[in-house]
Amino acid sequence: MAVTEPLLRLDGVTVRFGQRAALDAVRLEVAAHEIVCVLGPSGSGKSTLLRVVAGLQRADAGRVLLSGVDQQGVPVHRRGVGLMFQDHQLFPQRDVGGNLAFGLRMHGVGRVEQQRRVAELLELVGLPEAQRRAVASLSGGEQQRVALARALAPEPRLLMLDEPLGQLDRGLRERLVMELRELFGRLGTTVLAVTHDHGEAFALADRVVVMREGRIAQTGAPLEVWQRPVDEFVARFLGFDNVVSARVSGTVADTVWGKVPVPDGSRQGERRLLVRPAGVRLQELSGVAGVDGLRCRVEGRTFRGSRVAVRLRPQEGPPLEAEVPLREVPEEGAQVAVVFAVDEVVVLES
Ligand SMILES: Nc1ncnc2c1ncn2[C@@H]1O[C@H](COP(=O)(O)OP(=O)(O)OP(=O)(O)O)[C@@H](O)[C@H]1O
Repeated sequence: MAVTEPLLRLDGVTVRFGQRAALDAVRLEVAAHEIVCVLGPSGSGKSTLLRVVAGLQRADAGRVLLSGVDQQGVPVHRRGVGLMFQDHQLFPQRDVGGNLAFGLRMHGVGRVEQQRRVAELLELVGLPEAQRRAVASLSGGEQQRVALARALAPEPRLLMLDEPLGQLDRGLRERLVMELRELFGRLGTTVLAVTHDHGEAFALADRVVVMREGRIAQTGAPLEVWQRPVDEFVARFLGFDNVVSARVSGTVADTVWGKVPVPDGSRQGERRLLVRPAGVRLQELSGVAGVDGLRCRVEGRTFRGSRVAVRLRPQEGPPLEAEVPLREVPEEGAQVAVVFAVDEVVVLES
């Protein structure tokens, strides 16, 4: 039995605050060594999910199981979970080593062993020289690493991170996310993390969970969710706004933007349709009559590194965003014709 049992299982967990369900009959399994990132808009229940697993929040219904054991009545410190929250609450009056040793002492680790573990943990998070440094003298990123080392110190079977890199600047976050993934992989740590940042979730996770109003809207491998958002909510949450009503028949959809090709096997009938910006292809008009495609006016351009998000206004229907390589960017105000690439078209499920 122990072989097939996931490390964490939420079995219909509901948490209510007054009339409102912050979690609504949530079912979720996390396998040992898996890194799962929970995404969702503010108020969708992400933190409540972590809190109920940690034992900081009581469930009104359902069960939380760790390695198959119901955690009802098990206090926080006996669950074997590590927590790292955004305001990482290091003890400012202790030095780095003192911060790490504290948790170990609480777990009854002897003094010599504490020293060994502290050195090992600092090595692990890339701060081998930091043991005697005052917490206040560390940069934001260094403090984050110390907080991580502290959460890892008691060797939790499940590490839970709530916006672990929330306050750091983007460059540092991107670097740390890669380091974290590598570190967790090496240690075989099982991780349940909450983040606002899609990029962070997609870089860190083996699997993402998108929440909406206390329920799981979609779960899957990052690429799968990115490529095939199930519905308009998930699509828009991921930042895809080219969504339109369509009547799908065979491999063609009729929309206000004209006919759009859809992949073989797409759901048929009245649907919502997503065209990812990479699938909105601009054609040269160059004054020649007879160019096919949807006529649009270029309304705006946002530079994103080597690619540009071009905002287009068709004669009819909602605006469109196209993703265009730098050297193909049209002028603002230009007239262009748009065709759609089938690979980037998704017929949404609901
Ligand atoms: N202690 C509480 N008392 C009353 N309502 C609460 C409490 N904690 C959370 N809530 C409500 O439960 C819902 C879910 O909150 P939660 O903090 O889990 O969301 P979240 O997805 O983590 O949001 P954010 O991204 O803003 O941190 C929200 O509507 C919130 O207002």
